[in-house]
Amino acid sequence: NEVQFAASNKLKNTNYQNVYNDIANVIRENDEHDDYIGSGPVLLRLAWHASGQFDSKQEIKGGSYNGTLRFDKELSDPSNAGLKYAFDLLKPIYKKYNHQISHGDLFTLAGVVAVQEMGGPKIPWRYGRVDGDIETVPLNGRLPDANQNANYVRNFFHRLNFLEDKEIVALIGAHCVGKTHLKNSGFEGPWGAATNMFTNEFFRNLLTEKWVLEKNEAGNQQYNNDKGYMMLPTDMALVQDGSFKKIVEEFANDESSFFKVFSSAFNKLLENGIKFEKSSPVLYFKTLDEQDI
Ligand code: HEM
Ligand SMILES: CC(=O)Cn1cnc2ccccc21
Repeated sequence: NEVQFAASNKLKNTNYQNVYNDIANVIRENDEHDDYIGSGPVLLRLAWHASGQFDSKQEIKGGSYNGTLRFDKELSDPSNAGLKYAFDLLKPIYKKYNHQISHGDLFTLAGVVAVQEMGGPKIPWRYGRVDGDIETVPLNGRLPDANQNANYVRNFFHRLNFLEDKEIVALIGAHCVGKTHLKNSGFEGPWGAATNMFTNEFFRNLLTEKWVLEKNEAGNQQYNNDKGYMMLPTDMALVQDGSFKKIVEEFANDESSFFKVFSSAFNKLLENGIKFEKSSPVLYFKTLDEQDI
């Protein structure tokens, strides 16, 4: 299938740490967002939604290359409700670099910054995505439905070329940060229990908390516990399926194993469908803390 060739870019490698730092500072400056959960989780979701509409079998393949989430046509997909806030956070940074960075590179880099600044693993990242025009916007409706079971989840990620269960389980482990919002997705919670620290807590909670399936105010079924935590049906699918559950147990017991698999799976998600030039360097970024900023 036709792949996109990543072009070389004007910014030199060193400058990308500056872009990283600018995004990290935006997260620090907007720490009051969503009752002080902060802006990390919603920027991580932006990067995932900018990449997760990839489908190699379609004429318009999607994926992060063309930066199409910048168009209202895609941003107005009901699956993307709430992400305009995240895009607006990045607009001043896009302007500052004055076309030296593409939207695809900016959206995916923002996901790397969010994970690392919330204490998650280092994510390798490459630049070179080039903005496509509105003709390259993929059809709405390619992102996953939360009201589904384990087979749906497995088939969904097979479309994104994630054929190993451990990659699938690791990626959904990003639900360790942030929360659901009734007005965005028809799911609500957690009340006060949401975190902005990237850990294996999501997997531990799946195994240790007592979950009760309840219909929420929007009429959707979700799992709630007595501490105000919640799980989506697709979250719970990870302990309802034998193979997924074994991996949940591994990640719950060994956070470094979760981090290792998440790092490579998230990089793969952000690069789906893109053939980078041999000369494209793989960049690793220091966190603000590591730079004593
Ligand atoms: C089966 C696959 C998935 C489904 C059905 C799903 C569904 C959802 C839903 C319904 C929400 C709530 C959105 C809102 O109401 O604001 C959400 C939030 C979130 N998702 Fe997922 N998701 C999936 C996979 C992923 C993946 C692969 C990632 C990243 C690698 C991710 C990262 C996030 C984050 C960080 C949030 C919190 C956003 C916030 O706090 O504003 N999700 N997801
Ligand atoms: C604490 C809590 O409810 C974590 N959590 C559980 N499922 C989630 C889905 C999206 C965002 C956060 C999610």
